[in-house]
Amino acid sequence: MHVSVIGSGYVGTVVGACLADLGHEVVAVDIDPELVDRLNAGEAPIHEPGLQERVDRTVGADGRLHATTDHAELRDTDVTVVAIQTPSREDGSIDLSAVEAATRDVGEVLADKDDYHLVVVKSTVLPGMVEERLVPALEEASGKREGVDFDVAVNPEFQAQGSAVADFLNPDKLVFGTAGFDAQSDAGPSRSADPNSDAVPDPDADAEPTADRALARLHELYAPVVEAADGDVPVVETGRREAAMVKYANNVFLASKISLINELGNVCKEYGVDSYEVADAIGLDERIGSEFLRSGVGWGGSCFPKDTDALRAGAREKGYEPELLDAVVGVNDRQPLRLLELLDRHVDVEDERVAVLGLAFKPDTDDVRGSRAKPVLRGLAERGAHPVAYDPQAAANMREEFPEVEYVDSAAAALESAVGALVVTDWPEFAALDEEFESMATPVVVDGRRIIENREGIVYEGLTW
Ligand SMILES: NC(=O)C1=CN([C@@H]2O[C@H](COP(=O)(O)OP(=O)(O)OC[C@H]3O[C@@H](n4cnc5c(N)ncnc54)[C@H](O)[C@@H]3O)[C@@H](O)[C@H]2O)C=CC1
Ligand SMILES: O=C(O)[C@H]1O[C@H](OP(=O)(O)OP(=O)(O)OC[C@H]2O[C@@H](n3ccc(=O)[nH]c3=O)[C@H](O)[C@@H]2O)[C@H](O)[C@@H](O)[C@@H]1O
Repeated sequence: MHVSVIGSGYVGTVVGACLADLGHEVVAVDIDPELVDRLNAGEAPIHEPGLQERVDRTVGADGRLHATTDHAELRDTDVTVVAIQTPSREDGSIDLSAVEAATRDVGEVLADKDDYHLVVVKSTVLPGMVEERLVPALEEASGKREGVDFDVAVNPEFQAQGSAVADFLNPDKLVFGTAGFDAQSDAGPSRSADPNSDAVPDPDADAEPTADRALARLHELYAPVVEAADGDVPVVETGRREAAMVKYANNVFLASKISLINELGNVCKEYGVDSYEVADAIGLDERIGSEFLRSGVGWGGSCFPKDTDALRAGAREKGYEPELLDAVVGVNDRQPLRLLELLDRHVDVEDERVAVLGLAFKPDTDDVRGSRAKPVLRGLAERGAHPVAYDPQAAANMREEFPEVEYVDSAAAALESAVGALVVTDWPEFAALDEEFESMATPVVVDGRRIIENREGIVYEGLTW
């Protein structure tokens, strides 16, 4: 199958390289010429385990993946996967401008395409936005009609940074939102399809435009993923609005789960209870599950904050006050402040060095978007402290936003002469810290991630235990 992926960022690059590696012919389209050059030179533009080897196998003279800045190349493909950014506006609402512009670019090319095309929206967008904003943009730019000349499906992505390739290749589920189910969604629930079922029609066999045509092509697109996973992937076939909401519900549910365990952890701390023992025990209840129960300084990243904000803003626009979601964000905003308050209980940090261990929003990435280190650094600045920060990968990115902070090359250097240490990211190397604490002026360690072992010689405070 010939596939175009528009947008070669975190999601698009992984999708393109994996699909090419599994046998599709893929063209990656991006407006960033430097990114395109790097990909064509065989360099994965982002760091994800397993990505570079897939780029190595697929980019090159006879390779199945190449990149371009020329949108016209998507004309020779059967499917276009849209993986364009959908960031937050100042007020938290979703900024659709980039993805709308990109769908217009797709539409202009479709104007000259004779045969059927499927546009697959992988970007995270709120329910209704595909039908109300993206389809009109495509129709206007192409002069063609959705449901006749092309179809638009919603197919959210659930990959996490650091495990994006593995997540794409072994998904918990595939969600296919198509127009055919839009009409049916009032009539009944969506169905979970057998991915190997013969019941799905051949998209090219049917001259009449039917919604099943989009579904058939989605199945064809993902057939090698399903096959590589031994057929063991649940496929949810549903309406486009439902598919869009599944993505938000998934992320907001996980963010809420962390905020709930953080709230419980804060209460545990008041009682002198070890919240990690409690979390381990409640996680044994299958209805709760053991994942995402690590309490501490809170959730960050490129998507939990923006998707939670977009859903809250969207709900308000519809006239619904999302009180619980507001509280979920409220708890998350409070955790870094509690980390600082715990430090205040032990030392006055004004004019003193304070070590900040970890700047990335989670380990194994250099990404600082939504990182809890940011409110921590701001809190230290308010207190007139001198933060000395260390992160194995993310210092350069944090420096762009916080140039006044002193960045050092090791945890040991950060701890030297510090009156306190704040642990923000659970980098595994922090677990091995030991005699490095001896060089601190006062060895107060406030751990926001349960990564440091409490030991003799340090004053140890766990944030939620
Ligand atoms: N980052 C992640 O781990 C995940 C992201 N998502 C969602 O996927 C979508 C994409 O996210 P990311 O990959 O992180 O974004 P990103 O910002 O890393 O990549 C977007 C890419 O699109 C390119 N682009 C912008 N306009 C273009 C146009 N008109 N034509 C061609 N290329 C264009 C940009 O140059 C950029 O390389 C978002 O909606 C996000 O919420 C979903 C799951 C995981
Ligand atoms: O939409 C997205 O972009 C992605 O968002 C998250 O992935 P990601 O942000 O890469 O990272 P996570 O591993 O989910 O961690 C998010 C944040 O939660 C924090 N976290 C996670 C788990 C936990 O138990 N406690 C906790 O505080 C992490 O430290 C991190 O700051 C989701 O896990 C992905 O399924 C989703 O596709």
